[in-house]
Amino acid sequence: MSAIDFGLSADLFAEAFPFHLVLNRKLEVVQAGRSLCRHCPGLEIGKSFSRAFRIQRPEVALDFLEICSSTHKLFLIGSLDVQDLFLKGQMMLDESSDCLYFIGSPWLHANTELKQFGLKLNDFALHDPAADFLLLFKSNKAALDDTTQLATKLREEKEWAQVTLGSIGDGVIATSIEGRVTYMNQVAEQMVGLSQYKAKGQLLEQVLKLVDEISQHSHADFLRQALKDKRSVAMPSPAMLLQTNGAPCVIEGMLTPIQGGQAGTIGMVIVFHDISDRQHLIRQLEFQSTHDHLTHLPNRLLLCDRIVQAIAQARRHIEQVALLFLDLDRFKTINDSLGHQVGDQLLKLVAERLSSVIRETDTVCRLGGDEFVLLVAEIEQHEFISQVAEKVLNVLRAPFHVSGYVLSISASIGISLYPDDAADVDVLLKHADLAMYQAKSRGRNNFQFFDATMDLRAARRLSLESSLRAALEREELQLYYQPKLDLISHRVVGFEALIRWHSHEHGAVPPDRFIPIAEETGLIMPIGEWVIDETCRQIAQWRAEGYDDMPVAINISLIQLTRTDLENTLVGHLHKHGIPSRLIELEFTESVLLQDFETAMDALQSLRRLGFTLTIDDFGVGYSSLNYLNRFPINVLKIDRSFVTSACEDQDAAIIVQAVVNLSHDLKLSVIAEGCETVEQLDYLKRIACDQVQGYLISRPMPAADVRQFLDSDYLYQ
Ligand SMILES: Nc1nc2c(ncn2[C@@H]2O[C@H](COP(=O)(O)O[C@H]3[C@@H](O)[C@H](n4cnc5c(=O)[nH]c(N)nc54)O[C@@H]3COP(=O)(O)O)[C@@H](O)[C@H]2O)c(=O)[nH]1
Repeated sequence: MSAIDFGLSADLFAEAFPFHLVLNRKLEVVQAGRSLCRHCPGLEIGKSFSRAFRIQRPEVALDFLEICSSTHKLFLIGSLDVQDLFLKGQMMLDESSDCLYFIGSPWLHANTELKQFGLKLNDFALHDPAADFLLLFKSNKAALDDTTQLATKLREEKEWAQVTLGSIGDGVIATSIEGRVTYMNQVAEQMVGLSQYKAKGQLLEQVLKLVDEISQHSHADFLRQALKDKRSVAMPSPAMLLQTNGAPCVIEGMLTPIQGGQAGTIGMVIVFHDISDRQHLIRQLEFQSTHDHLTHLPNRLLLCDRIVQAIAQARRHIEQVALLFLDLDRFKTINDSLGHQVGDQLLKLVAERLSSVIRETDTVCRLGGDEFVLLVAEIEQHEFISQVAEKVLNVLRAPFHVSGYVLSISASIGISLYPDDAADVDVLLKHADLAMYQAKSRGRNNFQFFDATMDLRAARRLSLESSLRAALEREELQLYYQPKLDLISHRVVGFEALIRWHSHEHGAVPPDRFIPIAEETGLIMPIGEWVIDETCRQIAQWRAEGYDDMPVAINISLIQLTRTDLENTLVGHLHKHGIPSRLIELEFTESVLLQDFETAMDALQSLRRLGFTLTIDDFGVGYSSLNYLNRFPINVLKIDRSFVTSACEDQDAAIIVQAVVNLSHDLKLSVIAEGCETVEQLDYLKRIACDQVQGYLISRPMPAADVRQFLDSDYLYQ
């Protein structure tokens, strides 16, 4: 008994603590106070402690080491034999005997209870004031330590919670079970615009004023229900928080019940944060992905969505839906000649005008480039669609003022209808697009309704396009040559190279059909270059074979002139085949030159400097403008076939042809007439002093092999 050294002898110890117990490692009772032995019959020396007692407090397992770790705690031990007899005291380890000492006394509330347990005062400690004090002091100190530790722990936990709640970015509000605010952190104070002091005791819905972001309906019912349900629930999303002293913000958050042990749910904690920025960003991204960045009109994605909705509604109400596919006429010319900025400004103004003619229920969308689509829904009468199309053409008629320029523009519109033309969004769009092409080919600035024959044409066209892509590689292209006859010498003075396509799939396809497709798809660039190369090669071959030098004319498309480095391409092929530039004539139609005047002018000037002969082809159709004749650096004017054909039948046409020849001569231009098929035409052309002639009368276009024979026959037409 050395570690528990109270300075008492063993006898005196037994006398001093009549309720003590000594337990070995196995928790067997090795010694017990005499009063304890007397009052607890189940207690036997050498038997297990658990046969007679159970430890009420602290909550420790019946394990020697675990009890050892709680020796600083106040122990409450209940007797299994005597009901309501509890001993309070402390467990102490005596290291020398490796035993646990329980030093305690019965837990009584009043002296009267002594009798009930058959106890007498002298059952208690020897009235040694020092030992009593020591015991009292020790056990009280242990209890005090316990309480202090608990209080410190609680204070620390509270502080930790305060600091944590104060420093997190989320707003936190706690409520009682009745839904009255009991706590708010600083973030919550700022977000709701109320101090914790003012908010405490108020109902949650009075402090956290939540409304639906779109309908602005109050979410108070939701909050009340959440409190009632006592389960974790997310706030309706996105909810808008109305602040007492600031702009509303959009929040998201959770409501979670606070569990109070046996007491069950004692309140709710609401954690929320501001997602206004995120929401704003989401909206922005949403807008960007569904709208055109330049005009801010809906884009194809949103349009398709709206078409689906419009069709669904039309199906319910037995109405029609119309798609007006609109393409600006010659927008590219403005864009290329005045620059993209002017083009962009113009598109914005067009967007504004288009938006001004539609109803609120309709949609104007920009598909990209100069293509717009108008979705007109809820149509009961067919005439209404034509009226809208007319309105659109009209609204674009007034000139646009952009960056100091006054620009006139028109549009071609194709119209498809649900349910007549299709019930599917893509097909409806495709049909409107086809109809738009029809409008373009009918002279622009008009509208056309889709009809089924257009679809067939489109399919054929698509098939031609894919075959054309392979034509060069498969060597399906060939040049034919049509002679040009000089009307003074009556000799062939040159040829025009005309392309021919013998398609594997489609047979002989005339250039009128495939050149426009090649121009639209850009295939004209490789095809045009092939024409240049093949012409140069052929000229070189004829020269090598000893024929007189014969200039050959090549037809040049707009894209070749404006989008390729035509000069260098030509010069490169001249070098490759070793022929001079004077043997190449270049033919441009009026439309090619006028669509992009400045670029065309620059290109023509450098081509002229390089020594090429430049011809205006098909003069008389299209613009028929004499104004530019003296401005372009051209050498030859070719009168269109239609004038030649009608000159002999129509007096007016004859006068015009005569005037054109005279004017050209005044301007020092040579004149050639194409499409001469009859002797009358030829005589007439000679009479009016036309310089050269080309046409079936002289010869149809022929392959290179036939040209030799033609030249060998020393053709001379009198
Ligand atoms: N960019 C390119 N365009 C080309 C090229 N090759 C031809 N074309 C253009 O295609 C159009 C049609 O050409 P084509 O079918 O060859 O018709 C030409 C002649 O065959 C035809 N012609 C000639 N004489 C007569 C005639 O007496 N009667 C009659 N009915 N037709 C006749 O006229 C066309 C000549 O066209 P052009 O001199 O160019 O105006 C046509 O627009 C070609 O330009 C090419 O390589 N590149």
